[in-house]
Amino acid sequence: MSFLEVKQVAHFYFTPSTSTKALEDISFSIEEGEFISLLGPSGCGKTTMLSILAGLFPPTSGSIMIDHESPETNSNLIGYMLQQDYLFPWKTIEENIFLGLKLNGRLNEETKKNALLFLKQIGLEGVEKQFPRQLSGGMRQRAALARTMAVNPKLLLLDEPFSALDYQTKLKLEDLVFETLRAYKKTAILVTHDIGEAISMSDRIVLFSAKPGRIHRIFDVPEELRHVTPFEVRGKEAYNDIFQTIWKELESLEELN
Ligand SMILES: Nc1ncnc2c1ncn2[C@@H]1O[C@H](COP(=O)(O)OP(=O)(O)OP(=O)(O)O)[C@@H](O)[C@H]1O
Repeated sequence: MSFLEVKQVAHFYFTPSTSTKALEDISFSIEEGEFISLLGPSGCGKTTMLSILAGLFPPTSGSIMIDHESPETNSNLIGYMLQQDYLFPWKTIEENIFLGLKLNGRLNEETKKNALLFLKQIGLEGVEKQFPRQLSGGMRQRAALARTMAVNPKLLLLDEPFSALDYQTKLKLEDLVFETLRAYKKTAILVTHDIGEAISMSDRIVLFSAKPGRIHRIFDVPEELRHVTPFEVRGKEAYNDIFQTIWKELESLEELN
């Protein structure tokens, strides 16, 4: 059995007068340590899929197992990075980073020391006592990464975490997240609209089509692109080839949408 298994998932949203089929017949699996991206036209169900994986609600039908458990009972093993950093403005960076550990009842001298060490490793030494408003957007997202990593999650769900950043900061942060998750052998699922980001960070890319959201195709990112940083990967010929292929397929799916 794989680390994460999604089997024949379908999901409907119901209102008193309508029903929307958001997902249909979704099956895929992820091995421990793999990085997967979900890509597709607007409305193809990426957010719905991520919410189900996060255990926010169960799918209408089908099953999901994460490390042999269902997401609803496994939620403290899941970490998040979202488009907004959701740092509490009235708490210092250090207090924000310790918060998840505190809520999990795991805040102690050792976990604090590790969290502060990680903060140092990602270039945020010296900001521990500052408040989020005193940091740039990129620094805040790095702090959000530190908060996520502090609880040592088994699975990371990344919902467009770089989309609000300027281009240069985005590439630097992609590099940092990529290196961090690889070093700590974390399993991750990234939802993105950015083909380049998906190629440069992932082992595989799941391309969805819309109405209802289905898996259109799963791309293996070529081996030669997997062991270089997201910044370096953009200079490779194989990057351009797979970018063009996915671009064309996504364009045709958007036309159908
Ligand atoms: N709470 C809801 N109630 C009713 N329909 C919903 C709800 N949430 C999403 N949908 C519908 O389900 C489908 C999938 O939506 P979802 O937000 O998961 O797609 P997405 O791929 O994340 O979209 P985007 O890329 O635009 O953020 C869409 O048709 C959407 O309108």
